[in-house]
Amino acid sequence: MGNYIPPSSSSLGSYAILAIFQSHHQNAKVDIEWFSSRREEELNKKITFDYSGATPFFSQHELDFLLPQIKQAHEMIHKRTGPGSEYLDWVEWPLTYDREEYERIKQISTIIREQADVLLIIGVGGSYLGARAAIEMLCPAFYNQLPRAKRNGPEIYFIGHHLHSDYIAQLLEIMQDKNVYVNVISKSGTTLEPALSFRLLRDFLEKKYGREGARTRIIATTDRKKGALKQLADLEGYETLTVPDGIGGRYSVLTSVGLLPMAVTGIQIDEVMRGAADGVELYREAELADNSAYQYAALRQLLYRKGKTIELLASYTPSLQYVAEWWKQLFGESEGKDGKGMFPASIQFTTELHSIGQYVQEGHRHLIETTLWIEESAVQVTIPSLEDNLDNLHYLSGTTFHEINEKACKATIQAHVAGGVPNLKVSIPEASPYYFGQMVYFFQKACAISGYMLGVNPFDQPGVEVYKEEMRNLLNQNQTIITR
Ligand SMILES: O=P(O)(O)OC[C@H]1O[C@](O)(CO)[C@@H](O)[C@@H]1O
Repeated sequence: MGNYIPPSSSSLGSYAILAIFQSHHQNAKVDIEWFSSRREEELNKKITFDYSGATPFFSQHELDFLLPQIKQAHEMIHKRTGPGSEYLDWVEWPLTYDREEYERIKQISTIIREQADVLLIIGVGGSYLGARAAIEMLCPAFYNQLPRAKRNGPEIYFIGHHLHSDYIAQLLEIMQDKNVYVNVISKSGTTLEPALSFRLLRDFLEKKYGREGARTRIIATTDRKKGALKQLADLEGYETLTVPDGIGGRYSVLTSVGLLPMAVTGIQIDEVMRGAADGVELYREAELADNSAYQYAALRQLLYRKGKTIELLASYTPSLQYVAEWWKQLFGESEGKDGKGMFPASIQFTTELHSIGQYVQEGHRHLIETTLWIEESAVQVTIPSLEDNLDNLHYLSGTTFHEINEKACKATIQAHVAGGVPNLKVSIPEASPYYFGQMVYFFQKACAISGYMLGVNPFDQPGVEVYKEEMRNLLNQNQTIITR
């Protein structure tokens, strides 16, 4: 698979590695040629945005009217003049990230890959969705079930993103005989779900390995200076990684928050960052015509203003399920405020064409569909030719599943557009770390532009505090009852 490097194979993942190949391999010239043609291909084959499925729903002059707003949103980001501008460090981050910390991520991930049977990732929202999105998109589908020799790292499990006791108990149960490492990720250090899970896991690790053994198996990714987790980590002497001050949780996937878990599974983080760095340049242009991320932002805003209040992110591969979850948080927390914002939802095709597809085709017309399509599949599975034709499917013999999926995507877009659902299509050339990085940046930039065009602060989430406050009140009442 292009994205996932099995333990025994080598790959030209970065310029640095290329240099090593140049000096050590007789056939370096071939490698250089391979790399430059790969680079050329990448620069030609970028993520594409196609809005032909939306053009029946608006006139050109409506888009033209938005041009000044797009320019203004662009300046608010690049000159840092908009609300929430203290959280704009993600804009240049793929170029400016802390190299020292990045090297530590690689060192820590190497230790975990060598020592651990299992890495538990504790976090919620932006503190786990990006890592999970990358792992599900880029690692083999049944990663945890693969024999160790075929995996490039330990098994990975997520915890701290809900409060369901059966899941927690059953996860601890399968940890009993394994060598367990924990990466606890929380920017604030006070979010209840991950904090409670970490309390449980600390207890589990200390009982299993003693306090010292537990200490060497915990990596805390948190604020540089403040918060309960930071204090605890300093006190116990845990290895710590940083969530940068100027980057909010839902924009943090390209920091240690996402990169350590990715690196532990063998995903080439150099490639992720290279893709994101290309994204910075590709989506830096102020002109709408030259910037597909801005086109996506502008089109969603235009359609929202015409009554399309729900956006469905539709994918045709199960491995994008958590990309959709990450995207939902990105757009939902950024735009859903002040009584405004499109509701971001996700839909899994072709599966849901046989359930909720009915609604999309003929239900209330407040939907837009954004198709997230991966152009190449890593493995080809061909429909076999059988002697009998009892299923009447002989006409498809020799066709690949990917080819049929492509037809399904095309047919669905045509049907839904005809049914009154505007379609926007984001195509990713392949499911590789490079394009994962570029895709993350595409959506982050589009989200910030779209949020400013909507007239909200895309970098705060005051609404989330309301639930937290109610929860604190209830738990404190509970404490009073218990202590009485
Ligand atoms: O990293 P933290 O501070 O635990 O926050 C996790 C998530 O919780 C939220 O604050 C919402 O509760 C998100 O914005 C954030 O991504």
